[in-house]
Amino acid sequence: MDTRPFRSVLYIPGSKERALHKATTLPTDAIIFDLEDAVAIDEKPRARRLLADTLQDLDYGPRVQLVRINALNTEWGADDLDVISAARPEAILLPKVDSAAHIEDLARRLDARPETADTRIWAMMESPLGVLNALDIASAPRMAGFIMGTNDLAKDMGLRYRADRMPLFTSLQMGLLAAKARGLVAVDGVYNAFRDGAGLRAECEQGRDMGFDGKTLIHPSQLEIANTIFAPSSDEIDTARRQIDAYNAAVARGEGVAVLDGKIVENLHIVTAKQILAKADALAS
Ligand SMILES: CC(C)(COP(=O)(O)OP(=O)(O)OC[C@H]1O[C@@H](n2cnc3c(N)ncnc32)[C@H](O)[C@@H]1OP(=O)(O)O)[C@@H](O)C(=O)NCCC(=O)NCCSC(=O)C[C@H](O)C(=O)O
Ligand SMILES: [Mg+2]
Repeated sequence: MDTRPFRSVLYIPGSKERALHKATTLPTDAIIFDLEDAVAIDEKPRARRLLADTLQDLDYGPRVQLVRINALNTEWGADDLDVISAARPEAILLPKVDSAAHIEDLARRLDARPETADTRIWAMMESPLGVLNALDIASAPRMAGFIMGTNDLAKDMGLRYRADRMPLFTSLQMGLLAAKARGLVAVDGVYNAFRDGAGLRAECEQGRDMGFDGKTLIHPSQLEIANTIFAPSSDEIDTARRQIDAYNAAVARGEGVAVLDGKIVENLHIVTAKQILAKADALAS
């Protein structure tokens, strides 16, 4: 699994030059350079050219870079891949993935080009069939992560948006289970009301509790909330340190279980505690 942080994953329309520049200074862990739904049909050829040039010219530092091309069964997908390949993309995010065959097709095309020898694949989990095939998709070649596409899921399932996201829960969990089973990164869907900080905060808390690694975002104003909520809190860091101390003391006494704050601490809790501290250290540096 990729151990870099994915707390915040910001979509940027590939057609918006100013936003593409702005992102070189934004505190986002990862960027999705979008050629799909954020780009109008008439703009698609210009956007893919602009994006290919931008990726070669600008320095996005440590931010993970994903390029969302159009699906390969659309009139734009193959051209997107041709033009973007020249920029040696770190990862291609494929939308509307229904089955592992979609990933295998993309992997074959990447295999055929020396520039994309190391390019990883991410999949949008955003159709009922895709969610039902999540484990096969997660097991396909070059796979590195899932992004939940909650808008397309809502459309295809005919569900209504609710603040508790109950109608989306099965899909979110199926995506998460498949990603975690195969050691992939799992990133939650977008919160459309980008000026509603309280709503975003609640949805980030929910996604964090479920086990998502981060949240996809559509506006820079959403970054701070996601970065805060998907980072280990000071309470979590303190508890992790004390768990490790308590467990080490128990082991030194010849015991396999410690008790801290009235709760048991076993070796599996130490795995989680160490992951929390490693993530905190990575973010601090
Ligand atoms: C939502 C927006 C259209 C709002 O745009 P705008 O009104 O221009 O915002 P602001 O004036 O507040 O912008 C302030 C400055 O921030 C920059 N900016 C805005 N958005 C971004 C961004 N995403 N990344 C980087 N920089 C951004 C502006 O350029 C301004 O900069 P400056 O002038 O220098 O101060 C707009 O935010 C937007 O287009 N967002 C992205 C929308 C998008 O990508 N949608 C597609 C992804 S969501 C999706 O597809 C879901 C999925 O597939 C599913 O099915 O669920
Ligand atoms: Mg979508």
